[in-house]
Amino acid sequence: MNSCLEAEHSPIFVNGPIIVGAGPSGLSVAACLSNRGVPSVILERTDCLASLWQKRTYDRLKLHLPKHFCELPLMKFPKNFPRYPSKQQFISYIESYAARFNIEPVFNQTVEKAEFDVVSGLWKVKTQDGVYTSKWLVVATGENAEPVVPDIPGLKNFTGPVVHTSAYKSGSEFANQKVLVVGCGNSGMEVCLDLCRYNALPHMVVRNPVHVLPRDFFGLSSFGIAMTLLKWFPLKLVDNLLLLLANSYLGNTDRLGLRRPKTGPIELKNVTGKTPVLDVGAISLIQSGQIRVTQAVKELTKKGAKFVDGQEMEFESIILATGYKSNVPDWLKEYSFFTKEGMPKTPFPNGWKGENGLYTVGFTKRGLLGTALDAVKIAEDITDQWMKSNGPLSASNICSSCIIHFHFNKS
Ligand SMILES: Cc1cc2nc3c(=O)[nH]c(=O)nc-3n(C[C@H](O)[C@H](O)[C@H](O)COP(=O)(O)OP(=O)(O)OC[C@H]3O[C@@H](n4cnc5c(N)ncnc54)[C@H](O)[C@@H]3O)c2cc1C
Ligand SMILES: NC(=O)C1=CN([C@@H]2O[C@H](COP(=O)(O)OP(=O)(O)OC[C@H]3O[C@@H](n4cnc5c(N)ncnc54)[C@H](OP(=O)(O)O)[C@@H]3O)[C@@H](O)[C@H]2O)C=CC1
Ligand SMILES: O=C(O)C(=O)Cc1c[nH]c2ccccc12
Repeated sequence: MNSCLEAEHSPIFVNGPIIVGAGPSGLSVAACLSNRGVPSVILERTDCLASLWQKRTYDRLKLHLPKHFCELPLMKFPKNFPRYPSKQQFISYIESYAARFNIEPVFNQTVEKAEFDVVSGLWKVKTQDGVYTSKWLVVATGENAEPVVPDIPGLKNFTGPVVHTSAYKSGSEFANQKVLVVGCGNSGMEVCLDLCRYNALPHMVVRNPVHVLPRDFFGLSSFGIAMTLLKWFPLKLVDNLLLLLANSYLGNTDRLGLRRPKTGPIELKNVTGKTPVLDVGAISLIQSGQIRVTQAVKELTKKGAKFVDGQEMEFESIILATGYKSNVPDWLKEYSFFTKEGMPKTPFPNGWKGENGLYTVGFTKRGLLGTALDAVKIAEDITDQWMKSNGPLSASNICSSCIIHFHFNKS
């Protein structure tokens, strides 16, 4: 049944959870619910699945954790996929995943406001087309919902192109240019690597300490080594071992202008969400001088930048590899469960369940691995409640339990 939703003035009651976001997290929850016979509705602001991956990442991107750490619940990657699937392979997996579980999000529905109505005991979720209501609200809008565009002094003066990595596709657009790359996270490093492939001369701004690990050590993934060791050893010991291996493999990155934070790489990721760089070649290009490292920017000028160490250089373009942020505070009107930065106040592994039927998925600071863990817990919790009020319905007559015709993820 694919009846189209018609914009109605009266609220649209959903007899199942409303999931905001059709990224891997929202799809995982819908799939786990569908697998238990519980319908749901996904509201997605764009016109596609996994829009971060489809619309806001660069061409050469790959998963940088081995694929078995990035699988969504109930469906493995195809066996013929490489250890690190490409962006295109990941997207095809996502599309197969949605098809497998009959997930049909309602696209082009930006959730502008969601709040809990204590009188009715329902969540009221407003989009540009109407108001949806449900007993359950699943926040799946992601840790990386919006680009971070820092207010660098003089940014408006610069006369060349300024592009955030969410809009960067390939170095082909910057061939042979001298480019300032602001940010030395995984995006900054990978964009510099990409720019070198097009004979550009990237200068990467490094303003604070950063951890860099080789993505692989002698054929083994750093992340895989860490996860294996963590089964038997404490986090600080594992981090110290990772750093020993990294320094033996990459050399002392301090000498390259990349000081390391005092907290270990995995601990820093788990606590702050700051991901260590998993190097796939940028370090050797820094060592060879093809990628230059600069101090923090003091201000931008019409033709370039002044740095805190007094240096001044001209650039043809600027790439802002300055990260992303959550947008939950922009639309979710609840003030006890989320921080003002839009992350759950309750740390992992307990940040998936709030009050009054509120759930979050994909805010664990653990990437797709965390997404999968959250989705299973959320689906189990909602299913228990849903069955109590709907009874064990078979898939064939489930639609009779829905009060309105709409796209829903059939079980
Ligand atoms: C460049 C990059 C590479 C990454 N690589 C990896 C990796 O290799 N491994 C890994 O584990 N993680 C990686 N991540 C982390 C990434 O967050 C996860 O891979 C994954 O995308 C998280 O899925 P999600 O559904 O939680 O969030 P997203 O993928 O961000 O999806 C959120 C969805 O919600 C929608 N949305 C947002 N706001 C609204 C709204 N108000 N109304 C309606 N819809 C809305 C968005 O359009 C989007 O489709 C990477 C992140 C980035 C930015
Ligand atoms: N699968 C893959 O291969 C990839 C995965 N990713 C993932 O995507 C997510 C986002 O990564 P990324 O886009 O790199 O963002 P990050 O948040 O990891 O890094 C942002 C970088 O920008 C810097 N920055 C921010 N503002 C300024 C400023 N005003 N001046 C100078 N530097 C500034 C930060 O420095 P500071 O530390 O000082 O704040 C930091 O180095 C991460 O989880 C990452 O793991 C990204 C790329 C590739
Ligand atoms: O790349 C991301 O955004 C991720 O969240 C993947 C990830 C989760 N935990 C990590 C620890 C070290 C490096 C990457 C990750």
